[in-house]
Amino acid sequence: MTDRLTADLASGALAEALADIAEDAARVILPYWRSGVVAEAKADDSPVTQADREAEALILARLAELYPEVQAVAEEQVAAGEAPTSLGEWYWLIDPLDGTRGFVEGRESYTVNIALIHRDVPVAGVVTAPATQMTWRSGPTGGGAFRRRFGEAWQAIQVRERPASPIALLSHSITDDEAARLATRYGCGQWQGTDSSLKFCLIAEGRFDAYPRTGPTSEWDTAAGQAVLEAAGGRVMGEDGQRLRYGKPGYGNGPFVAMGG
Ligand SMILES: Nc1ncnc2c1ncn2[C@@H]1O[C@H](COP(=O)(O)O)[C@@H](OP(=O)(O)O)[C@H]1O
Ligand SMILES: [Mg+2]
Repeated sequence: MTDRLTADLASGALAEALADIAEDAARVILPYWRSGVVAEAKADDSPVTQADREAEALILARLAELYPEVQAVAEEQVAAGEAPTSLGEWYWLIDPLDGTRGFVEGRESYTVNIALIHRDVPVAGVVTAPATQMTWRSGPTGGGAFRRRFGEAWQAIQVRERPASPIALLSHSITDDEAARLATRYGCGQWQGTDSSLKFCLIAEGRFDAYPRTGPTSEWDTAAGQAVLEAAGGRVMGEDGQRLRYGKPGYGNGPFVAMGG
């Protein structure tokens, strides 16, 4: 049943199809950005908008058309109590709009995220930034990672070798004191605050070196970014120093660090 899925995964055709879907979701989101879009508070007090919901509906419908045998776990569906009760070996993890807070405040760093999980590993992923019209994706198995501006050709990307003065990326959700402490712990003398899974992509394309996170995230916040970063030569490790794994209770991540070269 999954022959076509595994062939498309190995050739990179699957990640290319995910990129087209994520860019179409971006086209649904963009008219809401800087338009005075209204955010509602979810049960966990995080914001959600009509843009999140419409983008997620588009992604779920398109994935179901392409690979009907694969189940999907998506942020807003889970928030509405509609998560699948049991998962197969393969499933999608979807965050239709990561960095909703920044999106509502009119910042550029919000993303669309689609990942394919096999057992407990993200094996393919796509992250799209609608505001800057950029997409990052994993390649064929063992074949690197790529980036494109909407409508342009794919370019290969890779992490940079750790420079003499590494720079960390950190969530805006922590205090400056906490950020400085975290950056120092990972050997970074400088740091920059950035929303969303864009942090993984900026490390994957060799512009930054580390993204440590101690606060909670959900698995759909990290899966696509991890797939892109690992394909570009980077790593994402949990507190035990091992590769960050998926399918944990409540789809919750503990502390992790994403690293470049
Ligand atoms: N208490 C919490 N539990 C789970 N995830 C949380 C959380 N607080 C923040 N997050 C996640 O962190 C993401 C934002 O990350 P960052 O701070 O790096 O921009 C949010 O994504 P959404 O915007 O999709 O809700 C949210 O899912
Ligand atoms: Mg998110």
